[in-house]
Amino acid sequence: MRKPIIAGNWKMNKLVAEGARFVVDIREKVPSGDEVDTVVCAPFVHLPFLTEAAREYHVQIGAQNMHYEESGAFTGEVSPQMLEDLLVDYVIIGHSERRQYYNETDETVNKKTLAAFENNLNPIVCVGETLEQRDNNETMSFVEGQVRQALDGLTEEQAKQVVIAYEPIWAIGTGRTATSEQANEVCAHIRKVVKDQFGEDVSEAVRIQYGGSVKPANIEELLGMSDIDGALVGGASLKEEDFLKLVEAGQNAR
Ligand SMILES: O=C[C@H](O)COP(=O)(O)O
Repeated sequence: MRKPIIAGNWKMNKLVAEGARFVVDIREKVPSGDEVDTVVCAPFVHLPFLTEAAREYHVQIGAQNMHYEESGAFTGEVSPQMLEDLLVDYVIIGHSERRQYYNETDETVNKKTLAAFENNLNPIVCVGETLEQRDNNETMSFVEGQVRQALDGLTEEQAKQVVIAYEPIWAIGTGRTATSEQANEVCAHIRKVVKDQFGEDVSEAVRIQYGGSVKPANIEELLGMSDIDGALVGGASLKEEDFLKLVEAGQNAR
């Protein structure tokens, strides 16, 4: 049985005091980590306070990106070592917004995924097709390529631990959710790709999230699907009440 994982991605939102208040308000209401993994992925400036505030509670803290090198002349970047030093738990890698606006490629996604494991960070690797690719029936082959390259070179143990977030680009922030069948179909395909790459033990263990306009009204149906183990949530993760409802749905999902 795979443990559900609900991750909020605040993107470039919230001032430090607002983020701090959010985590302090929700931390006692979040259920035990035995039932559901609850993750808040915040901008870098929030991380020192949030990792402190979440310690001793069941909220885990994630970053939204990182460099793959440990240190060096990379002005404006943050290294995996720096995140590990702050006791950050998760890091989102290859979000479509990074791929679209900041030249993230399958190659850098792979380097970052490997670097995450070298620095005790759990990667949440994002994949997903554009509307044009969907309309051209290229979804499965495109997503398969992204998954294969992202996970290339991982050990079986690492591949079991990776979280894959399937986020169709046309469903992000648009209010247009993929139907639960559409989402599950691609998540099931991703599991098949992982099976082909690493074997059945790994494919049965790996957790696959859906992301794209997830909200309290649609999460139960999505989590009810055979191959969807959680959600990566943007807009609806910004309000405490909604985020807690999503976490509750995760807790009840298995
Ligand atoms: O990382 C989260 C996704 O991009 C989904 O964003 P959204 O829930 O606002 O559609």
